Amino acid sequence: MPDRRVQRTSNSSFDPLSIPLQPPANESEDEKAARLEAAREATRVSRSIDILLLGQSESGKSSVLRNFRLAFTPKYFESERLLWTTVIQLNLISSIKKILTVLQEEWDETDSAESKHETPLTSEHRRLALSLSPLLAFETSISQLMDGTTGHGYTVTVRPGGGWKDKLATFAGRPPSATPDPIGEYTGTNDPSQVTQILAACKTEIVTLWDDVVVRAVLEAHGVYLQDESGFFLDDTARIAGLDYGDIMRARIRTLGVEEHRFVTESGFRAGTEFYITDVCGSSSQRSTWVPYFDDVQAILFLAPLAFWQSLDEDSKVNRVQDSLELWREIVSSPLLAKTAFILLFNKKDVLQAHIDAGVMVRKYVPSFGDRPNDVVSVTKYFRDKFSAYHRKFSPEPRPFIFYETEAIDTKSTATILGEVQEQIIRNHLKDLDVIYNGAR
Ligand SMILES: Nc1nc2c(ncn2[C@@H]2O[C@H](COP(=O)(O)OP(=O)(O)OP(=O)(O)O)[C@@H](O)[C@H]2O)c(=O)[nH]1
Ligand SMILES: [Mg+2]
Repeated sequence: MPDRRVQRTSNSSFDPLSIPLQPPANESEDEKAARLEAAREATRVSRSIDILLLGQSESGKSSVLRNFRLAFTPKYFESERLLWTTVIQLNLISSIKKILTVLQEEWDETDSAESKHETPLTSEHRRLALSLSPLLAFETSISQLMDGTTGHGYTVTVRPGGGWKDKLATFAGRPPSATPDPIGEYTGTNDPSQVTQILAACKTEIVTLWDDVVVRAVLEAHGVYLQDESGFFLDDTARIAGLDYGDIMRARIRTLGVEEHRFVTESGFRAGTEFYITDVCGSSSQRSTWVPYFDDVQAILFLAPLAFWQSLDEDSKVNRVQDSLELWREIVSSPLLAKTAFILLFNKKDVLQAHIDAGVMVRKYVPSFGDRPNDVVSVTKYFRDKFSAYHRKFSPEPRPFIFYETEAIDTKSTATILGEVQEQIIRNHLKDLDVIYNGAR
């Protein structure tokens, strides 16, 4: 079977039902009846779609899901807007927390009796840091509310099951000391929350701190590059109260455990289609929890950003692309998934482009890349060939290799992928029934 190295545009008018069901020449009456029955069955199958999102942590799984929801259940998405505003505010506060922590480390180094370290920080920086410290209390209390802990490092984390949304919604408008109602309802009012108020009150200090060249130099000296991290909103402080959907796509909330989502498309792509989408936590330590979800899943969307310059958060010795490739090998070779359609997404193509444009050299991180041209096309081809080779070699049965370069934060980029998922599900289904006529590619 030939590789399908397609890169379709999001406005494709492709109809997945049309391809495999073209009548063959000289079709008999029986064959025609079987074909029409298969078409009805395929339509039914394609109306209920079961997708599993896989990939390492931060690959963009939850973002793809968020994007689907914006595109296909816009009313639901709108009802959650306030909630996402709070997540973004938390992301912003987490970045501030990180800066304050680095500044404190710098002062600790300087203040220790035997230290010869001289800091460029001044008493004005101390005053600024002090004035922002009340924000940290909010971060701690919201994190506690959402996952019952005091946070995981600097990343907002949620417990499995999606209950965090109710909790966070309950929090909006209440002081952090109030006892949270675990099954509180989302009121959806426009009342500015406590967090919004305190952020508005601290706006000038936040902007001053982040724009300060000395602070930036200290962060750099400590190896902290906040701009490159997920959930970076420090450049947006001034308009944090007026967020749009693009901002919501950039919000970062780490998934903990497995979340199952069911929704019926409200509009757009085949309204009325029922989706079951399972979103998992991508951290290495959590991957064994994926296996029970392999049963009966129709399609896997596997996300693999080509972040060749980065290592895993959980293990700084492991290159991110290498990790994705190994994970891909394990997943495609699973006998439990022999009949499942696979779609590989080289997500975060904007981030890859930005790094290549900035002159980051692939061969420095991946020596086998050698002297190939250091441009996006060559880099993508190089890694695509590797994923494709593993796919060919380790799949228990031959199946098409389908891959897309995606940008999950682009609010318009999902319809094509769902179209592809639907097509593959129908193909697999018809293959089982042995009635594909002219559709083989
Ligand atoms: N620039 C850019 N950012 C992206 C893209 N896709 C996702 N992100 C951001 O990357 C961060 C991580 O994305 P998530 O969707 O939370 O990643 P995940 O795979 O669900 O991660 P875990 O839940 O930890 O397994 C978020 O801040 C997203 O907004 C993309 O295509 N481009
Ligand atoms: Mg996630």
